[in-house]
Amino acid sequence: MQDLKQPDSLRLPNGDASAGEEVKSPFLIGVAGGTASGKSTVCKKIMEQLGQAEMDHTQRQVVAISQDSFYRELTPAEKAKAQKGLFNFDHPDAFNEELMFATLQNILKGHKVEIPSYDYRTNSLDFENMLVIYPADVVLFEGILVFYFPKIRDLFHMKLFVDTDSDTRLARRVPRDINERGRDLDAVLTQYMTFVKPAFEEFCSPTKKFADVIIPRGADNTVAIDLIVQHIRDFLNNRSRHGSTGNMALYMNLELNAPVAGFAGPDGDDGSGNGTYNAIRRFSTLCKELNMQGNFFFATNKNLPHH
Ligand SMILES: Nc1ncnc2c1ncn2[C@@H]1O[C@H](COP(=O)(O)OP(=O)(O)O)[C@@H](O)[C@H]1O
Ligand SMILES: Nc1ccn([C@@H]2O[C@H](COP(=O)(O)O)[C@@H](O)[C@H]2O)c(=O)n1
Repeated sequence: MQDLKQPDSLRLPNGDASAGEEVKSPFLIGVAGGTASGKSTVCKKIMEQLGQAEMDHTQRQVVAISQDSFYRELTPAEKAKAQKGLFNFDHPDAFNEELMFATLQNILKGHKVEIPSYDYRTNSLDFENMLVIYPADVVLFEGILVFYFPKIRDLFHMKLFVDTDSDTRLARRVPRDINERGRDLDAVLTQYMTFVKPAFEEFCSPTKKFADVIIPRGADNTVAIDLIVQHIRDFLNNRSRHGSTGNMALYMNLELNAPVAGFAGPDGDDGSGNGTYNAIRRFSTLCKELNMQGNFFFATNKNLPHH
């Protein structure tokens, strides 16, 4: 059964802010999938459709972060290997799990965090170009192994897996790595066959089972993206009406056991327990809509009522 329990941070009434200060404890969405499956493009489309992409960073309600900012720093010997395409960037050991965990926890507490960008040409973190992540309502965290580490996986309120076939992914990765990541064809293909493909099968693909929602064909799946966007929009509207402690986990039926006192959903829920029922209905309707569209798949979730 999916573990869709709600992290403590969303249960806290006001995080760790000083008295009177409003804290945004965001709804955290994990976006996993193989290399070049379209994870960043899906996140970009969600942001664009929500009118967030062109907005000033300090004002955004929805932000996207890449797991690549949490690659660990390489030793000189590893750097030399990486330059020859002989370092495995697709293995879980290539990441700094503790830093990733601590950063996501800080984000969930509503803190502003700074993370380095990643330079694929030098295979290193770029501390000259720090990314400032301001508190937001919804945070998308995308990467090949975002569901691999159990304690990080458990932080997500919703897990999406972008499922694009491997031929398409390779066909996209080759030109991207040559044009944008400064690689040559031989190195790209060698790295793919030596590390990327085996690691996808061993570490990334098995995490698909943890996803709440699987999005076949990535950004081409406009129906799936439209529906996800619509539900984020509903959540943002709900939160702006009821304050930053408005709870998307309940709103989208991810926590069915604990009605939140004072929660009032768009149908006038009052937290008495009917709110939970209405949340179930809304989320169930989303599932039905998606199933009827036939190009979007919800993983089995025993929390959802069957009709
Ligand atoms: N639906 C699509 N159709 C065509 N090209 C795409 C599509 N989705 C992504 N791409 C391209 O494929 C490459 C990888 O996409 P990206 O979103 O960066 O994947 P990921 O974040 O999973 O590595 C990029 O060059 C992107 O422009
Ligand atoms: N120095 C690096 C770091 C990572 N990679 C590759 O990037 C892939 C993950 O990023 P996606 O946008 O494709 O999800 C991963 O498959 C690594 O092989 C790299 O080539 N060099």
